[in-house]
Formats: sequence, structure tokens, C-alpha cells
Amino acid sequence: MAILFLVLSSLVVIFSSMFIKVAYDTISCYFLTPRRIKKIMEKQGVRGPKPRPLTGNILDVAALVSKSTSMDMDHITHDTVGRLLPHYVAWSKQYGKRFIFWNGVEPRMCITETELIKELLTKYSTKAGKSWLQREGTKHFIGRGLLMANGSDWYHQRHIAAPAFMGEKLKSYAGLMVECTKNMLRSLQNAVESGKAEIEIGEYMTGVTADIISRTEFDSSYEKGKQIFHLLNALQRLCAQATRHLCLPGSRFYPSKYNREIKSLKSEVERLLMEIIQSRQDCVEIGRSSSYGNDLLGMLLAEMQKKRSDGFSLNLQLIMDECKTFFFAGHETTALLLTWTVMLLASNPSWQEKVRAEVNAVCNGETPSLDHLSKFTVLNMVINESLRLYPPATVLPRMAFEDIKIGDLHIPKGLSIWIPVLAIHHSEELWGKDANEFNPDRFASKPFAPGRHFIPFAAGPRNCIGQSFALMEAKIILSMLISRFSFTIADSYRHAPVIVLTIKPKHGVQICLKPLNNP
Ligand code: HEM
Repeated sequence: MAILFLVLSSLVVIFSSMFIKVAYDTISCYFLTPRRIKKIMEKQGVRGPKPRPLTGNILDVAALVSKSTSMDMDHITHDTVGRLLPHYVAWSKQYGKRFIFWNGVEPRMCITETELIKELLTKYSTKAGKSWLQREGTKHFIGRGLLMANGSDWYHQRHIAAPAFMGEKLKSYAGLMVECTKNMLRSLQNAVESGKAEIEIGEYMTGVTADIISRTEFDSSYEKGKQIFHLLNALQRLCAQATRHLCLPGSRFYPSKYNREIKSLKSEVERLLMEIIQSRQDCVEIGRSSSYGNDLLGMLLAEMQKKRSDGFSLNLQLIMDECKTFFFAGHETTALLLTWTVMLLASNPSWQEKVRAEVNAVCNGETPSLDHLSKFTVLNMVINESLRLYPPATVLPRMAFEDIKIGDLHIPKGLSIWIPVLAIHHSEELWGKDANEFNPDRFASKPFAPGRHFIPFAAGPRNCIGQSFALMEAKIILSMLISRFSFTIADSYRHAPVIVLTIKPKHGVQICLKPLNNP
């Protein structure tokens, strides 16, 4: 009897202390820490809109964005900050350049001062990173792949993947990029010959960039990878919808419709990825191949076999997360850069002609080589201007994992810094009165500070790992497209940029294509 009493009282003590700990952590995460951060920032003069319990300012942001994007724009104008970041416009007017708002219980401080941004991005790549909310929201989509990794894991993952995007390896992709572009141009030609008057160019750009990333990094064609892309897109949409509920304590454990669908899509994507991985491993095991391959997947599998002295190890789950990350990050952003650039050139015929004249002069009818790419200056300027006006990644959030100092600001652990890239790229103070105009010349005549007020690929050690890959791909695709076709914007095009993670044209970009007489 005494023993039973002892066991029961020990269990009561254990469960009560567990309960107290969970309760304390929840109260600390949802109330105490946010309050402490708010006070610290208020003392430094940083204020913002009043947060509501649990949801913070999420509903305010949603209401403002829903109002500003409820209609299409009545003509093609690049003055899009008020439409896409109406909360930034309202709050920076009311509270000044630095203000704080609440993504649920996560405090986010907006900064636009380029010196501070540079300091944050260059000095604190492991001390600041992706927040709990960001990681939780994408956990079932891209997991702990490079984009969402933090601290020393990020450092190791970055060093393992980097060689796939540098030097000779990068150069070796040019031929495949040309091949994939030729296939896309053939489909466009077929569409024109079959009498299609208008083409939605975004579909073609998504197809070609997906094909390129499948072949270069995973040695499989878009056709094979199509199912994975399709499932990943659906997973991305569902995870974005489910993120809205994350501010409610314990919501990720509810067996909701979203959570059930997410789980089933995730296991389907991972089953398909495991098939690709397994077939590579089988080839090595039965001696049909002596290595796992030269592409990113091959490098990751080879790395998994190594015993590292630093304690970091890759496992199959992390390899699948990296595959999903690169499938996703490696094509959507580039497809959007291409789609917006075609829209800009289709509605600015004189710049289209300038680019075509340059491509014809440099390539002289040949398919573009690496040597040709280095000689494109007008095309470079147009691509930069497109990335300035329509940066696919419109905001960059970074959470401080320990107390840090940037400029005069003391940033407490747990505060997220929110960099509104789109607003910086459209700032009249930084770019002049014509900041909202399409004027590629600004990249020829005026000095600009890359990594400061032009940050489409972020900056510092945690910048985009695929930047050179994306620019090489964009130059190849655009130069080949422009020497094969001339294009104008279709009457049916409705200008309606929206942000769904990245800046997208809500109704696509419809153009009319005219084949040219080039070979
Ligand atoms: C025009 C095309 C692209 C743009 C504008 C772009 C932009 C960006 C930006 C702004 C970031 C930083 C995000 C953040 O930290 O919050 C980023 C990171 C990343 N990008 Fe890109 N990207 C492009 C193309 C690519 C391509 C082609 C790949 C892969 C082949 C790629 C892979 C990644 C990865 C893995 C990261 C995470 C890097 C890290 O955290 O160390 N991106 N990209």
C-alpha cells in the first residue's frame, strides 16, 4: 500500500512539474517574451500598431492587403508598393522608418536603412535566421533544407551544397540550359503555328526552369519530376493556408482537414523522392556505377557516407528536405524573373529592340555560349531593372537568436527584423524621382551599391546560393527567346501583381508572339 502511494505521488509530482513547465513555456512564449521585447524597443523609440491577443496584427495586414489587391491595376504601372505592402506604407507614415508590428506573437521590426541591413546580413549569418513561425509553417513543405536551416546546421549544409553552384560545375550546366530552352522554343513555335493568338508566357517559363533544375541538379527530366513539382505546389499552397492558424497555441497538433491533407501530400512527395534516391543507391550497390553522380543529389548522397569530425551528419530525411528545397527555390523565382522581364520588354518595344540588337551582334546567329553571356550588357541592365521592380522575394525576415547590436539599435533575442525589399527597391530617396519607372539605363550610368539598396538575392553569407545559376539561366533563355520571336503585350493582359510568397502576376502574362527569320 505504502509503495503504491509512493508511486502515485511520484507520478503526480512528475506530471504536475511537466504541466507547470509547459504552462510556463506557453505563457513565456505568448505573453512574457513579446512584452519584454516590446518594452525594450519602445525605450529605443520604436513603436507600431497595437497588437491583438494571439493574432497580433495579422488580421490588420490581411484586411489592408485584401482591400488594396481587390481590383486589378487600371494600366501597366510599376508603382506597386501601396498595392502589395499597404501595411508598410500606412505604418511607416504613422510611426516612422523603423516600426514594430506583430505576426501573431512574433514581433517584427521593419528597417529600411541600408547601412543597418548590410550590417545585419553580413555580420550575423548564424546569430540571426529563420524564426519558429517560418520554420513551422514550411516544416511539411521544405523541412529543414538549406532555406530554413539555422546556426551551425545551416553553415554545414551551405558548405555541402555550395560546390554545385560554383566554378566549373556551374559552367558545365550551360549546354543543358540551352537544350531545355530549345525544347521550350519548339513548343512556342508549335503553339504559334497551330494558330494560338495569345500565349501565357508564365506557363512556359515555369516549365523550362523546372526542366533545367530537374536535369542539372537531379539528373531527371521535368516529365519525370513533374509529379513532384505538382505535389510540391499543392503542398506549398496548403502550408501557406495552414500558417494562418499557427498563432493559436497547439494548432499544429489539431487533426484538421489541412493537417491531414498536408500529411498525405508530404508522404506522397517523399515516396517519389525516395524512389529517385533508392535507384541511385542501388546502382552503386550492385556495381553498375562507381559513384552517386556529379549532380547535387549525387553530392548529397556521397556526403551522407562520410564520417565527419564536426558532429554534423546528413541523413535521408535531410537529403529529401534539400531536394524539395532546391526543386522549389530553384525554379519558381527564376520563372518569375523571366515572366516579369518578358512583360516589361513586351510593353517597352524600344528596349526589346535594344536587347535583340545586342544579342544578334554578340551571338551572330549562334546559340549563346558562356563567352557570349559575359558580353551582354544591355540584357544585364534589363534583368537588373526587372529584379528591382519585381523582386520575386519581396521581404526578407531574420530573427535574432541572441542579443545583437546593429548600428545604434540593440536587438533583443527573439525579435525578427523585417526587410521590405520591394519598398527599398522602389524608394525615391534611394533611386530618384523615376523610381517607379522602367529605366534599365540606371544600371549603366549611376553607381549603385549591390547588397545595399539592390538586394533581390539578399546579401552576405546567407545570400541566394543559386544567384549565378539563376542569372546564367535567365540570360540564356531570354537571349534565345528574343532572337527567335518578337512579342507584344496582349490586349487581354490585366496588370495585377500579387504576393503569394513571391510576386506573381495574378492572371498570368499574355503576349502575342511573332516568329523572326533567324535560324
Ligand atoms: C531570380 C531567381 C532567384 C531569386 C530572386 C532568389 C532570391 C533569393 C533570396 C532573396 C534568398 C534569401 C532568402 C532568405 O534568406 O530569406 C534566396 C535564398 C536561397 N536561394 Fe534563391 N533566388 C533565385 C534563384 C535560385 C535558384 C536558381 C536556386 C537554386 C538552384 C536558389 C536556391 C536558394 C537557396 C537554397 C536559398 C537559401 C540559401 C541559404 O539560406 O543559405 N535560388 N534566394
